[in-house]
Amino acid sequence: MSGATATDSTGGSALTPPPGAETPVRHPDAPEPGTPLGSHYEQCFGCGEAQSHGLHLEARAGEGVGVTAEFTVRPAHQGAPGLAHGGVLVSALDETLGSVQWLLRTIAVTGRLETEFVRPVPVGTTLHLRAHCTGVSGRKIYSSAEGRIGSPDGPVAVRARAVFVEVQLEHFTKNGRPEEIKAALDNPDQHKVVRAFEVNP
Ligand SMILES: CCCCC/C=C\C/C=C\C/C=C\C/C=C\CCCC(=O)SCCNC(=O)CCNC(=O)[C@H](O)C(C)(C)COP(=O)(O)OP(=O)(O)OC[C@H]1O[C@@H](n2cnc3c(N)ncnc32)[C@H](O)[C@@H]1OP(=O)(O)O
Repeated sequence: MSGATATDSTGGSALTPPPGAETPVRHPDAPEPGTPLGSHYEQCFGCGEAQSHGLHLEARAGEGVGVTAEFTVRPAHQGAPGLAHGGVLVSALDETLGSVQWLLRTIAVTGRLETEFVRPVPVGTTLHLRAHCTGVSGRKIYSSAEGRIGSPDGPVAVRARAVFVEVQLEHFTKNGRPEEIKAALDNPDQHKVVRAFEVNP
């Protein structure tokens, strides 16, 4: 195959902001740089504190429309002996990229996510991730991320680019299993998260 640009049925380059895309703007009420973002849902595999085998990824607001995050690889996250499963690393990237929404105050879901695995990541490693928004075009939010081993300046282990697509709260309430939706809507902490995104539950 020639060319380095992925194309698809949406036309053009799938993961690069199209010509005319807007420069992302940090929301005026976005948390200050360094502020922990917390979990958007306690059962989230990526950030939920109640998800025992989850990643327990902890993200913080960064500069501009960016975030930083850490995730420590545990034995439950293995693919090969002593190494993180690639899909788990993609989840960590997805979660970090998704956390950029806290800076935009937009609710969006992953439409497309491309990952480059640069180095194996041993169990016990703390992966230092960072992600930032690269452009906004209509409902499409473009972003990129990287994860480094051991420290924010450590060797790069993973890189990713993604397109998230903005959705309304109904995306979850209409499509999620009713038991979990009811429990989430009954949880005052969930209401706080939704309010932070300026949408009515
Ligand atoms: C009650 C509980 C509430 C809980 C939530 C509350 C708050 C959450 C708040 C914050 C979250 C904070 C942090 C989040 C952290 C991590 C999150 C992890 C994220 C995930 O892990 S999330 C799971 C995986 N994800 C999915 O489960 C998506 C499944 N999928 C769909 O639900 C639809 O497929 C959808 C919605 C994507 C599109 O459907 P649609 O009908 O709305 O879109 P439509 O066709 O109108 O397209 C509109 C424009 O998007 C372009 N477009 C469409 N699809 C595209 C694609 N795939 N790639 C690139 N571009 C795409 C079109 O080309 C068009 O572009 P254009 O306007 O330029 O033509």
